[in-house]
Amino acid sequence: MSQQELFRTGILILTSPLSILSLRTSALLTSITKHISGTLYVHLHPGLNLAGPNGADRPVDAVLPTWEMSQLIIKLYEKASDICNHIDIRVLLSHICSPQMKITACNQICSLSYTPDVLLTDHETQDQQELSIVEKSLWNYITKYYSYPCGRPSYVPLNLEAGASPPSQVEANVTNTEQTLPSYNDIVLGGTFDRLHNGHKSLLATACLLAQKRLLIGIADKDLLKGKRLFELIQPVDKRCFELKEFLYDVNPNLQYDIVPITDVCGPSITDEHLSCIVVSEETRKGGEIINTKRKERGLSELAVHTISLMADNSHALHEDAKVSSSSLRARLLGTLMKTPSPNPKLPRRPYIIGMTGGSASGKSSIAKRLELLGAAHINCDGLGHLAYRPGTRANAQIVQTFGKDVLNEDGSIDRKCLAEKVFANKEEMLRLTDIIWPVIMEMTKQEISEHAKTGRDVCILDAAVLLEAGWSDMVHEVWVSLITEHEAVRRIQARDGLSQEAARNRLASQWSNSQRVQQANVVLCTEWDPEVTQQQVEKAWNLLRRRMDQ
Ligand SMILES: CC(=O)SCCNC(=O)CCNC(=O)[C@H](O)C(C)(C)COP(=O)(O)OP(=O)(O)OC[C@H]1O[C@@H](n2cnc3c(N)ncnc32)[C@H](O)[C@@H]1OP(=O)(O)O
Repeated sequence: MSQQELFRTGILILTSPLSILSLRTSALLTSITKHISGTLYVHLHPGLNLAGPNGADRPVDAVLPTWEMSQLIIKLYEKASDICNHIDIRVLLSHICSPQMKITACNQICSLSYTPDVLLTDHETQDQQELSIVEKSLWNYITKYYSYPCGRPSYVPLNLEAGASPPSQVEANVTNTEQTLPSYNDIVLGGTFDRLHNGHKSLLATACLLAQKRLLIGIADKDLLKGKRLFELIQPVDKRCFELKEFLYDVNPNLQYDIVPITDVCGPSITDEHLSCIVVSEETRKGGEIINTKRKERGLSELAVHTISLMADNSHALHEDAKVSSSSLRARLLGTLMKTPSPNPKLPRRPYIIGMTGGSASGKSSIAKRLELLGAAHINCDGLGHLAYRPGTRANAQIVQTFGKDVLNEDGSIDRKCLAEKVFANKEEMLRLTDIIWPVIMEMTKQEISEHAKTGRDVCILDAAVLLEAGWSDMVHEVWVSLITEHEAVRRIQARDGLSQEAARNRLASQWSNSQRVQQANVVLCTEWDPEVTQQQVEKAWNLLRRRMDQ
């Protein structure tokens, strides 16, 4: 099936017994990639007979939240990370509930955020006649759980033979426990929930299966984000809350969700007296113990700690985490187009100008040089500034007039080290300097661009440290930003320029923060890791740029 024939959203009704489903997870997901490109809802109803005489009727029994069921759900998310990470999988849980909740919750008809365009099932049919019975049963069954505003979608029976992988050793090792999971009225959990991935979904699904009434979710914000890798690329808290809510209301709208931004690790978990359980991952188990100690100190009941394993990322790069993680997802965004550039009618179409900017020692010039090797013209604005300081130039005279003769070398050129000491620690002095020198550098830059235009160069990299601070973004088609952590920037400045830690910090403080730059960036790159990793990002960014320039 070609790319065009894929359905955007589908709902997969799984009817085989749990032990069989567990063996078939990989085959099912492999088959799904041939049909779905966007969102896949999975509705589990082991044992449902779609071809039987009562196939169309909604069965009386609810599906129970057993340990085996929860393991299967986690496995589905885990295998999806390996097999179809591009598909947004949502295992539906509103019908999987304890007998106490069955009457109130399971009889509701739920609205899904995305209406499925296709119904899929693992139910294998013998012939055409059975196929049409199953199709009808499936439609009757599913409309008893989910509202369907757009009428009956297509039906595609899954062919598990084609592309099915044999069960692995791990898959065959099914835990055969039919015991029901414990249940709690009010459950708490926390996380950053940046770019919701299958590890998050497993944690949330487990909490939903354990919860009778309410999930309280702390979503990390502000200072809690600071130590995280590439924290500047973390989605705004409102967006993270929105995506979390959308996912949760899709998977089980019958629970109450209280989602609150938190700025310390405990959040409301140490003040809410109604809570009875905390769901953690292996990594945050310690946090659960700290919360219990603090609750005890405050005279609150201890929480049951339910731990789920970390999900391995089997295709992670060397500089990425071994677990499925948001920081790896952020790292994969480096070099891609993160924000579509707005058209600037005042700029000629060619040469296409990339404004390459970033904090001191962030590696922007090394990126610019790598882009030069790939075919771009490199305009070094720092270098142009240095040329503008030569003896006999207008800028040289103005600088002496403003800063005095002590900024001159014996040969009449500007002593940049002396000037740097004056301006990097003092905003007003820096402003006096840039008022003189930026217009001169801008003229020289325009001159260089027009020379490249004459020779037919179609991409120019404007390597400018303070492009955004100077308000030069309308001189470029796109802004690319290079990032490194402040700690690494200080280390590099000290090692390269022989400055004290204080002087290095002053220099960084005279520039915008990484977060400010990222807000205006179309493309972000990071030189924190090995040179080969930088090279890969640069090549990715360049190839994608060439592709969009050709459109
Ligand atoms: C709009 C633009 O980006 S134009 C290019 C930037 N140049 C300017 O803004 C002109 C004002 N600056 C200067 O003239 C010089 O930087 C001086 C005289 C202050 C110091 O000169 P030098 O000691 O030779 O240092 P150099 O020019 O290499 O700059 C040191 C670092 O500070 C950065 N820097 C330069 N100007 C500024 C500024 N106005 N504000 C903050 N940082 C700056 C440089 O990009 C460089 O970063 P890097 O570590 O990533 O290479």
